[in-house]
Amino acid sequence: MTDSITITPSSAPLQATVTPPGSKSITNRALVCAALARGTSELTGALVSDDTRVMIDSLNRLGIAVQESNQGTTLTLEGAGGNVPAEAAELFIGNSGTTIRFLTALVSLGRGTYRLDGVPRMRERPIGDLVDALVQLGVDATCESPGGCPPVVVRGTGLPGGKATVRGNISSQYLSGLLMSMPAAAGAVEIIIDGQLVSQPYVKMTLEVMKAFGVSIHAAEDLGLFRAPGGTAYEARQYAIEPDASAASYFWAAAAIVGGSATVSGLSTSSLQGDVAVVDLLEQMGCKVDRQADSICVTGGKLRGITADMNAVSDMVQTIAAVALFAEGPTEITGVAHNRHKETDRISALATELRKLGANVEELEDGLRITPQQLRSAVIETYDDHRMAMSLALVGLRVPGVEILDPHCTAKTYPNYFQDLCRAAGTA
Ligand SMILES: O=C(O)C1=C[C@@H](OP(=O)(O)O)[C@@H](O)[C@H](O)C1
Ligand SMILES: C=C(OP(=O)(O)O)C(=O)O
Repeated sequence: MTDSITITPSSAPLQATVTPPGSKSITNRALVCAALARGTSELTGALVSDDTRVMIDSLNRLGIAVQESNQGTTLTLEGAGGNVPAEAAELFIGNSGTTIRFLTALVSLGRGTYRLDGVPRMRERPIGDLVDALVQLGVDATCESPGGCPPVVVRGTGLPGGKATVRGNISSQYLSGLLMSMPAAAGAVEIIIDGQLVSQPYVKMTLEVMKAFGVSIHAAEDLGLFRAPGGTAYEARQYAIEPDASAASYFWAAAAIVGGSATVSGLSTSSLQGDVAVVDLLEQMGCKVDRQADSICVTGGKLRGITADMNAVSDMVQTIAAVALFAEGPTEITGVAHNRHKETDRISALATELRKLGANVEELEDGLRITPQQLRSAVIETYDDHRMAMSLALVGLRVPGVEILDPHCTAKTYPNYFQDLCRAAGTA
């Protein structure tokens, strides 16, 4: 692919039916649970992307071989029953938050020295709260970059167990990592959340995927406390992965922006993925939403600005921001200070790029206030952030001349995004 792509505006209302690739979050959880299981699991509908590649390569290096078939969408692996076969490993995890957080916890079950590192941006994404929690559970773990950032080194002698307090205001992935590995600890583990817990639907997803692999742990209803007895292995199984709801959001938003409708198959309101709630926000903005048992269709309507606390669905901020440019009245998004620690500082990056497109944007500490104005073409920086590229490309479906730089950054979760978007928009 070239270093930039100029989006062709859509000349007619959308009439798209799309099945996005498999969920990143479910693929990487299912891989971890299968890796810790006794027996052979087969995962179908898996995502093939940078974030799942680094998870698969790392599991291979840890001595848990993952076989790939059906162009990588079927993954077969024999779990190690809660052990880590390799006694030493250097893991390169790119810029995958799920992979580094889940595997830092997983390697603490091993007996050996494991080092986890990634791209320069990953060395700026904090993981100290997770490392602190592991230390409280008796693990020798350290961060090598200032501010509690990777590389992480774990010198494992098995995860002893005990009580740990973990902060949840930067990322829920620390807790998800602990939850998936703690059943295999030598002794009982109790985790207490200190303060606010962001991105809560992802923690519920973790508990559901664990349950699907045969492990139910005690979780307080307010997600403030978790307990597992230790010494438990997951059960291997066949497991079907849902399409990615965050990826689906771009097609629903395209219908909101261009008009017409986008149906996403394979998702429903009972999805494990909290991001399906983006359709509720689109509905508040004036779209019509048809929720079926195996699909959700969004039809565009006259758009109005909204006020939304998006703490639980923070990956959807860029999607809603793109739609907000076409609405009547301002849109205020709050509750997403944690978006400053993702692939880039997503609050500051969005403010910069939305202003280039003509919007009036006030940057808040924990969000943005977007006041739409006359839109204009712009060359959009993507900050090596797939969601900057995928969301702001949607603006180009209405505004001629929107050029997206470094479009291949979508490979993090959606390598064929631009082909699928052009097809859906009828501009292929
Ligand atoms: O657990 C997960 O699968 C994820 C949790 C969220 O991160 P935070 O918990 O850091 O907000 C989300 O942004 C990320 O894309 C995937
Ligand atoms: C924040 C994201 O990813 P991660 O934290 O898993 O790197 C994302 O996919 O938007």
